[in-house]
Amino acid sequence: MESLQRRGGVLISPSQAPRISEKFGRENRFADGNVHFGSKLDKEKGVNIQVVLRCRPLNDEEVNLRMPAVVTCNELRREVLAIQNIANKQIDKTFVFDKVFGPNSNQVDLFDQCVSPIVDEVLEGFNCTIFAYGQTGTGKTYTMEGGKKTKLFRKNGEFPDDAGVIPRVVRQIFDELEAQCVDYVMKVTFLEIYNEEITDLLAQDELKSSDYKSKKPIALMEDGKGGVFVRGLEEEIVRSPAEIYMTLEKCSAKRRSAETLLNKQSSRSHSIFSITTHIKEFNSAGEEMIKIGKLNMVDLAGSENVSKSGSRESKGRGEINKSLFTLGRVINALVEHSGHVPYRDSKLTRLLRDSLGGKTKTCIIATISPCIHCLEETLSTLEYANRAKNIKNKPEHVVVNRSLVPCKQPYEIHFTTSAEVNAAREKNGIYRPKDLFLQEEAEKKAMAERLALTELELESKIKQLFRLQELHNSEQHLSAELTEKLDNAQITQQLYLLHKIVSNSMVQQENQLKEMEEEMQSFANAKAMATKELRSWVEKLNAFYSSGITSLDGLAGELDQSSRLTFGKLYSQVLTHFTSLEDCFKSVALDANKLLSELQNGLSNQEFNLNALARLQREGHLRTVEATRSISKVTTSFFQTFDLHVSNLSKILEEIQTTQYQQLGDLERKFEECAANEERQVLEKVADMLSSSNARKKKLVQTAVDTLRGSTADRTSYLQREMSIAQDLTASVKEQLELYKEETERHCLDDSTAEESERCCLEGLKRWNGMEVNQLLRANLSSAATTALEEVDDWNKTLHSSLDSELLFLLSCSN
Ligand SMILES: Nc1ncnc2c1ncn2[C@@H]1O[C@H](COP(=O)(O)OP(=O)(O)OP(=O)(O)O)[C@@H](O)[C@H]1O
Repeated sequence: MESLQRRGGVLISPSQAPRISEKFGRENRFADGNVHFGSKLDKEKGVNIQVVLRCRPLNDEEVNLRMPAVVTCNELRREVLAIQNIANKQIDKTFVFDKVFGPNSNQVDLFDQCVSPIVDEVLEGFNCTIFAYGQTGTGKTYTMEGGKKTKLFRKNGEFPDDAGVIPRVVRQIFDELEAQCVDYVMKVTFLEIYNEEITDLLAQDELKSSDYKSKKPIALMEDGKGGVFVRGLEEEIVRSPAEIYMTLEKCSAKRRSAETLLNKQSSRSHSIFSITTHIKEFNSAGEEMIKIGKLNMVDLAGSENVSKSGSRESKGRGEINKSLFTLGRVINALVEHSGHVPYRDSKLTRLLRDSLGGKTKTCIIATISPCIHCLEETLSTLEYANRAKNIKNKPEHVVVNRSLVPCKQPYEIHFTTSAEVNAAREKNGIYRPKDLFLQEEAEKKAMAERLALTELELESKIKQLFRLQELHNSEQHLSAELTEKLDNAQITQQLYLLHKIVSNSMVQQENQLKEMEEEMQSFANAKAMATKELRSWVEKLNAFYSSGITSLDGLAGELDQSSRLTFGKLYSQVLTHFTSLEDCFKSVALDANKLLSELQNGLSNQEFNLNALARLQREGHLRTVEATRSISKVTTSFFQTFDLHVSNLSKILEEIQTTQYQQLGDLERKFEECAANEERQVLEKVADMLSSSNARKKKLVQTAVDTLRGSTADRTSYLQREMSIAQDLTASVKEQLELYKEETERHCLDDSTAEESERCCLEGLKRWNGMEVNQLLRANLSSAATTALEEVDDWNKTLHSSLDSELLFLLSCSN
């Protein structure tokens, strides 16, 4: 049954976990293609340190001052060209590196191309180191940590574009581990070397100027395997990128306050940020293994602090760059293969010994400025980096770790029986449970610290012993002198007493000395015991490591053998393929030749045809040219004649126009004269006609008036007659009406009287009706009279109007 591993709620089987055996034979990450450090052969030959060059852009000040750039980067050819002017002669120097990043390169490109593959190596169990080397202000910190935006960055996941190597490494490690769903522990350390003193930037100590200055410097201790460790250096276990960012921020703040408090210059300090990963995985037998990888990210002090010659800088600047200086010497010694490499001469080179000529995979990022005023330092950096290219390391996939370390209480390891048996048989390491492994590590550290303390105490006791020994010697000397004097001068009893006292004191001191010696002995015993314990532990560790290494060697041998076999098979297959390919190529070549000759024949036919066609075309073309020429001649003469005719026509037109203008003037004058004559004659005739017409009209009017007058008189007399008749009629009607009225009144009176009498009889009843009738009658009479009068009036009016119209007509006729 496959054992399952639970992590963050996800169950995965061992088969899903990456296997170490699959990771061998990885290719080198850079384009030079000379590194395959997984193989045994490469392990023996070693691989070159990778050297990358980065040139920053000109800064604002340099641009404002119009300082010229004297460095050109060709990223494609991986070349850097520095232009130097010596005694008015331009001397160009070209350097080639594994990668070149020009002023326009960005952080992502650098990370993706150089750093990301290193992170993959770390996760596969390699130790790797990235150095940033260069003059102050050329972008070491910018490259390693990031620019201004990164400093303001708050752990919200997304990076600003100027984020440097460290935050991107952290994110990649976490992303990859999460994606692989493996159990892992990640630890970080952060230290600073300033003036050959180490400061633990992760330590929780209060930063007070007084304490800080009096603080014991952190010591470097040998680990017994040729390596060193920093005593008491704090390791922080981190579980998320956010935790690391917080840690980094804390460390930066601490560095800044130390700078202020102790008047430090950050450009003169080296910082080393290390990430160690412990990843649990399974081997082919399904057993748990631990892969340990480490990545050191080193931001070095400004390189200008070491003079170009490699000599120590002036005394005034102190020992501050001993580390940088020694780094240069170490590089030189490694490049020149000199017997002695002075790693031990500085803290930095002691700490990073493994990164230079050791088992670590190393990359140096050299930073330069393109500006002319930095040229000297730029050339120095380029030469330094160029030299470093030749250093070879022998990277090892160090931990295929199955710890068979015998552990005492309290670090118990619970082996499974089969695992123990297998481990003993295969000798390929043991499994240590993660928490026990970490506990063990802590214990180892504590023990080393105890040992270091004991060593220090022992040292002070030895010094004390020496002092006592000296005292003892001087007193013995004194006593001898006194004895001599006693013998020689027969001195008094007092002197004898004195001698006795001195002797007593000597005895006392001897006793003290003995006590001290005993104490020392016990210390020495304790040390011996501790040393013995450590030694046995180390021996066992060595045994297990060497067994691991032997098994690795075996594995490598097997791999070698299998690769040889595969190679043999491949070779024979390739040979077979090669022969068949050769035959195939021959037949293809024959076919091709045949085809070629056919093609050539076809082509020569085509050429002949084309030539004939070309000749015909040329002749036709000449004929067309001749025809065109004659047409052009005819056309030219036609246009010349046409021009002549046109000018003649223009002249004729002008003459016609002049003649016409003259004729028109004459015609106008004649017309005016004729019109004037005619006007005069017409006026005379009109006057005659008018006078005769007037006479005629007068005569006519006179006649008409006379006639009218006659008829009017007739009519007037007729009218007068008629009017008198009407007046007479009216008068008679009036008379009749008066009569009728009188008669009616009389009748009324009579009727009134009769009514009066009847009224008396009818008592007023009818009286009312009688009156009404009377009134009605009277109204009838008066309306009849009014109508008659109105008729008369109308008739009179009609008569008058007809008379008026007659008169008017007559008058108009007479006019
Ligand atoms: N490649 C780059 N692109 C843009 N700006 C850069 C680049 N490199 C450096 N700078 C800028 O140049 C300035 C100096 O850079 P930085 O502080 O990283 O130099 P340094 O080499 O670390 O100096 P020191 O040795 O004093 O620590 C900073 O303002 C930084 O933002």
